[in-house]
Amino acid sequence: MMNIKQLVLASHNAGKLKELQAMLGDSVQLRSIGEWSKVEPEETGLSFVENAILKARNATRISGLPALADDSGLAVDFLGGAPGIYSARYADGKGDAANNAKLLDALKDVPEAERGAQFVCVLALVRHADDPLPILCEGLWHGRILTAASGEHGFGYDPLFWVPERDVSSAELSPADKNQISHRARAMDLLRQRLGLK
Ligand SMILES: O=P(O)(O)OP(=O)(O)OP(=O)(O)OC[C@H]1O[C@@H](n2cnc3c(O)ncnc32)[C@H](O)[C@@H]1O
Ligand SMILES: [Mg+2]
Repeated sequence: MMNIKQLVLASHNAGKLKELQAMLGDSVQLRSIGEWSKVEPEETGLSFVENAILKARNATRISGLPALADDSGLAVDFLGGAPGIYSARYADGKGDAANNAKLLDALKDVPEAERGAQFVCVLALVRHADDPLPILCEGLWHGRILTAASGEHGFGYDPLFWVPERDVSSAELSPADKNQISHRARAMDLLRQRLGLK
């Protein structure tokens, strides 16, 4: 068990920061690595785990604080798990709207039963840059890809992700509701257990 009051979040994604801070509550303050550096490390790993560790090590090296990283993405069954670890770069770095448009196009004419997908989240926590034992927690969230975008909340692929538990898109969930049931919520639940925060 660790007593951590401050963590640097190894992410430049404001949506993740908001969600993760809400899940952690007041007991741990998350500070964005953006306070130290605008440079994003290249995500060269072949897995969510490798990329999460790589981002966390980079952030702790720069900040001197213990670091939490979130590597996440959307794995679509019909696409053999793509875009997966390449979710952020799916439309060659043109951003969320372009990613979503490309995904809709890739699934054009694919029937509902074959539109299954899961959001994946791996959280990695390292205490220092050479930490030989990063804490790793993962969460999955099963759903389906809609045929058109819907909803204004969340970020990224949320408007395209249909949530079976609620029969709405994940961008139609309130932030509080998404933070109870998402891939990130599941991973964070495990992390809080590991840190003795619950
Ligand atoms: O690497 P950092 O700086 O943390 O920020 P990023 O946005 O590049 O994050 P990833 O490399 O982990 O890529 C995650 C991709 O998956 C998407 N994604 C992850 N979690 C999501 C969620 O809860 N809702 C919608 N899209 C999500 C996100 O929009 C990105 O396209
Ligand atoms: Mg990234």
